[in-house]
Amino acid sequence: MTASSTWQARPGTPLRGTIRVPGDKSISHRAMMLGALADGVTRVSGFLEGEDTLATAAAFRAMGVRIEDDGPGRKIVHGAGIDGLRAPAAPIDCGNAGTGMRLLAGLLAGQRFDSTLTGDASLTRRPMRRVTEPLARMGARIETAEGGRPPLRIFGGQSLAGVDHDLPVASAQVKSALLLAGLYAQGETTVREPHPTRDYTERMLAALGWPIEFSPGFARLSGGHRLTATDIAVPSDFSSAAFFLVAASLVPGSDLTLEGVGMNPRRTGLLDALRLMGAWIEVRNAREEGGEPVADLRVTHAPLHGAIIPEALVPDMIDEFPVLFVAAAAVSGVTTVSGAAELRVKESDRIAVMANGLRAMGARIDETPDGAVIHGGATLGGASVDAHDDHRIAMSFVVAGQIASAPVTLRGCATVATSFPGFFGLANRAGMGLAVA
Ligand SMILES: O=C(O)C1=C[C@@H](OP(=O)(O)O)[C@@H](O)[C@H](O)C1
Ligand SMILES: C=C(OP(=O)(O)O)C(=O)O
Repeated sequence: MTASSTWQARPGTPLRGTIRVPGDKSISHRAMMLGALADGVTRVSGFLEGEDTLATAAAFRAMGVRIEDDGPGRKIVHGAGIDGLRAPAAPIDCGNAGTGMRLLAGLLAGQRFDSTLTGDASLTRRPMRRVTEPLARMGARIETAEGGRPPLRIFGGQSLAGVDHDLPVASAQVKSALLLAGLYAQGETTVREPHPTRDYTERMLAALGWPIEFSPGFARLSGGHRLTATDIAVPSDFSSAAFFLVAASLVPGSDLTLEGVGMNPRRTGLLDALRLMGAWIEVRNAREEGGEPVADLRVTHAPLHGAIIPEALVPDMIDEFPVLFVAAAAVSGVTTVSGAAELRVKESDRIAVMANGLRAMGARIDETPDGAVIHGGATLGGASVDAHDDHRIAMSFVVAGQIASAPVTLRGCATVATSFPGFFGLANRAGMGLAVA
């Protein structure tokens, strides 16, 4: 039973056995979007049935796309073709999903009809100028609320022109929004990034037959082509696996295997960071599935220590910092995180919220504008912590509870279902101590 949004985490048993976490959120959003724009029928397997990606599916249903549910994680998307979307009758609610809203902003900027994108309280606080400004340079017309925040009112019928964009921040969401607008633009759209980010949009466009050139930190395409439906197998989400990798590393006696985890190098920075801290994680049975690298990860308890996290790893582990903070607070030595100011504009200010919660448990952390210095080694005690309706914060404190000397009471856990439905049950089955408070 997970209906209550207040949870209590406390030490369970060592984490053991073999588990599989749900499908990748980033790939699921894109599979729905590109499947909807393709000619033909796209069968998606491993689709994340989380609130974020189901909101994206609902958006396309509202624009006339037929999407069949074909069992858990299986969707049959009857593509409407690149120009086949219909005006939605009401504003599109992206829920909690920054990815959904930003990618849709690019895609909808190129339609003939007007649309409005809204979201929940957390999404409504997040910055959207990072997409609306470069889209305006392509000729898009988008109105925002005060301070560049959602809702976004997108005026259709504009003629877009390809532009060469140099992104000021490394963001796969911004890159993807511009590439999706580029599908509808005259001429070439080029995106250059200050540091390479996840390339799922590029890979999937190529897989569906859209001519595109891309390499780490660079992507270029031109408008005027068509997408051809193809089946898409979504691997397990590395970001969901991350909570188990850290928990099993920290809890003595653990020996856990995570099956079929997506290993795109733009996602696995936490593996490098944990290894720098002394973790024992074995990559087994490395293979390719649906055009993505996939592997089974075996993690055993290890004596971790602090480390300086290289800034070059930041985009490759951007969503894993909350749980990395937990590892850093629990082990000996100092861990330094820098170059991660983006964490302040996620579902919550993840630097401040993690620092406050871990301090309440007895950790010593100095916040910096773009990271933190975490002095490990303190005994973590029980505390009452607010997850600020941020799924990654909630799951990170569940991990912290596994090594705390008294229970951690966590408010605001309902949003865990945005990225990891079934976390509560799977965490319990793997050995974590987690109950409804
Ligand atoms: O493109 C994506 O699917 C995502 C990109 C990242 O955001 P930014 O592009 O804002 O870094 C990440 O934090 C988010 O969870 C998913
Ligand atoms: C930042 C995240 O997602 P989004 O930006 O899509 O809300 C996340 O899942 O941690």
